Amino acid sequence: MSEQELKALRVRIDALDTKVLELISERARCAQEVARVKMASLAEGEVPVFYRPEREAQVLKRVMERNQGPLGNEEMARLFREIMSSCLALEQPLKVAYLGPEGTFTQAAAMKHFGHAVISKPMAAIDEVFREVAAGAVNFGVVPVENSTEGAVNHTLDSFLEHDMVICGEVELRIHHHLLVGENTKTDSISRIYSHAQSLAQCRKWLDAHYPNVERVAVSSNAEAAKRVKGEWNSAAIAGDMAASLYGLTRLAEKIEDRPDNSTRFLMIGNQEVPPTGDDKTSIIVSMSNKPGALHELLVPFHDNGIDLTRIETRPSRSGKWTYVFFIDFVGHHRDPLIKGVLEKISQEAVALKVLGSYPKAVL
Ligand SMILES: C=C(O[C@@H]1C=C(C(=O)O)C=C[C@H]1O)C(=O)O
Repeated sequence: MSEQELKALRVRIDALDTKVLELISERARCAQEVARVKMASLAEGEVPVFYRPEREAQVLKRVMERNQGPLGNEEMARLFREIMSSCLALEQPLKVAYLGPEGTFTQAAAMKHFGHAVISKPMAAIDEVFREVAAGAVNFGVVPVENSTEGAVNHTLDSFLEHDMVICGEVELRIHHHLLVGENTKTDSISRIYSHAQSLAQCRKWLDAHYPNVERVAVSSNAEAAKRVKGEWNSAAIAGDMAASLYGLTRLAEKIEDRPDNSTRFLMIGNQEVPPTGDDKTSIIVSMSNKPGALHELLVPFHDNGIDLTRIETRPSRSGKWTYVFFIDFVGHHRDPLIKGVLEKISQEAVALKVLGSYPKAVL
């Protein structure tokens, strides 16, 4: 390509950037107007709701439907995710608590869902994320709920039994683990590998094959593992990209998770009910009396109405020995007439039924 051609193309890109800039600014002014309208239409004593997850899901879906390339749908939606995040911050900067410390996959999930224009607050434990939301110190919390290799995150499920919380969104993240070392690490003398217990479990076969005799040390998070390695010469950590760049570690081996599709699902928790988008999921907790056929009775209404169950999990109820609660996720919104009917039917048979929330299916 000649210098001349290159120059002409750069002139075109500059002109396009000017247009993109103007359009983004116009969009941001529109969002400010939306905020003004939301404030003006408040009834007395009503609190304004700036963040509208159902609307954001629609915006992203529309972008993906209309996108004609060459950028892929996910890439394009990611860009719009950030534009929306900045527009919303003009209306109200969201405060989001997540399972920390900085550099965890939960932080990456929070950024994927809310974008980067939020004030984020790392918490030391899942229960603390719930408490921070309950206390009103933040607008939303982000917690892991299940991993495709290792199953349920029990701390999260149990926290739902103790707190009244509304689920207002979900996000899925592909989890890639790397073996990380610091600049002082002697790579042929590694005698200890730090990581979170879940991550060690997700890389069990790889570790058995490559480091069978090395001590595996479970610590409170992958980010904590990365932090420890920084100051030691004989240890390595298993953690993801965010922790690697945060602590300046290098990858001795990449993508060492046993299953290539290893993914974790995270939930956004808050106090705000989300209206239907037409493509939603609902999470409920149900306890049944301890009698034969109770689980069958619980599932029949879903089957009879052709409702797609996406997940069922059992946990001890904590209110009696050998009694259980069921966590159930299914497709649909609790305001849909069909779902309403099913929930009424279940509540006739159940000891207790709690709707944890209906929320848009993950778009990204
Ligand atoms: C602009 C609005 O407020 C927020 C910002 C949005 C956006 O930038 O598109 C979408 C939903 C809300 O979270 C709105 O409610 O439409």
